This record gives sequence, C-alpha cells and structure tokens, in this order.
Amino acid sequence: MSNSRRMPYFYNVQSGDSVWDPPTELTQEQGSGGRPAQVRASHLLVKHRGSRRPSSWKEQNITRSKEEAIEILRGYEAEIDGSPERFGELARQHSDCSSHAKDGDLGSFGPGQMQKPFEDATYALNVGQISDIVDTDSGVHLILRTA
Ligand SMILES: O=C(CCc1ccccc1)N[C@H](Cc1nc2ccccc2[nH]1)C(=O)O
Repeated sequence: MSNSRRMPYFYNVQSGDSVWDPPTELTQEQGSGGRPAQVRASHLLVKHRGSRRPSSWKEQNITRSKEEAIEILRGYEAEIDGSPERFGELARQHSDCSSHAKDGDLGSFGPGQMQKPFEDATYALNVGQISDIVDTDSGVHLILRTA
C-alpha cells in the first residue's frame, strides 16, 4: 500500500519494478487489494424507534427500543443456530425489510452500495457464515453471506 497515494501498488520481487496496475496474471480479487467486486447476502432486520424508517410490512409504527430489538434478534440468532435454511425461514417471517419476501435475499452488491457497517460486516464473512448483530441506521441485523 502506497502511503503517499493510499493505493495498493504491485512490486515485482524478481525485477524490482513497482507498478500501479495489477499484473494481468493476478485474479480480480488479488488485483483489487482483496475485496471481491460483488458479494451477495441475505439479512434479518429488526427495526426500533430510532430506525431511519420505523415502519415495515409487519408493523405500521415501530416503537420498540433498540435494546428490545437486540433482545428479539438474539432470540432469532439462537433459533437459527448457524443454519442457512433456518436463517431464510426466520427472515421471511420476521425481518422488517421488504427483502423478507425473498427469505431476506438482497441480491449482489459491491463496495459503496450498502450502509458501511453492513458492507464491512458482509465482506468480513466467509460464504455460508452468519454475522454477529450488526447496527445500521435502519436497525439491527443478522447477515448471511451467500456468495
Ligand atoms: O432498503 C431497503 C430495501 C433493501 C432491499 C435491497 C434489495 C432487495 C430487496 C430489498 N429496505 C429498508 C430496510 C433496510 N435497510 C438496510 C440496510 C442495509 C441492507 C439492507 C437493508 N434493508 C426498509 O424497508 O426500510
């Protein structure tokens, strides 16, 4: 990583050359400093009264506290117990996001498209892994990375 330009550069240990452009033989992932261009995830969102939009398909006016939302999500987390199948079932029944209709699936997204805490938490997961509770302006989430 170049300190002056805050950008990754590529150093060829044989020739001693440094170049900005990723050498062609690197994969897309290696060439961009590690973050794959697109990831895919499902999520289970529990909103609270401090959410950006405290309303959902389930509840016209959401008044629970953030602490209550976290407790509720902890209950779902225990029921899911790391199972992607159970994750989809519970997201469909309980998520306060319109993606509940698709078992929580958000489709694919890349850097800069989702709220930063959500993006960072998703990129930190391996495919098939479920996050800890993630806090965004929308509420509190569990995230399952699917691709
Ligand atoms: O923004 C949306 C729609 C998200 C979506 C994307 C792709 C397919 C289906 C839904 N819904 C919000 C709740 C919400 N906030 C989020 C923040 C990060 C990721 C997903 C989120 N969902 C809301 O309903 O307030």
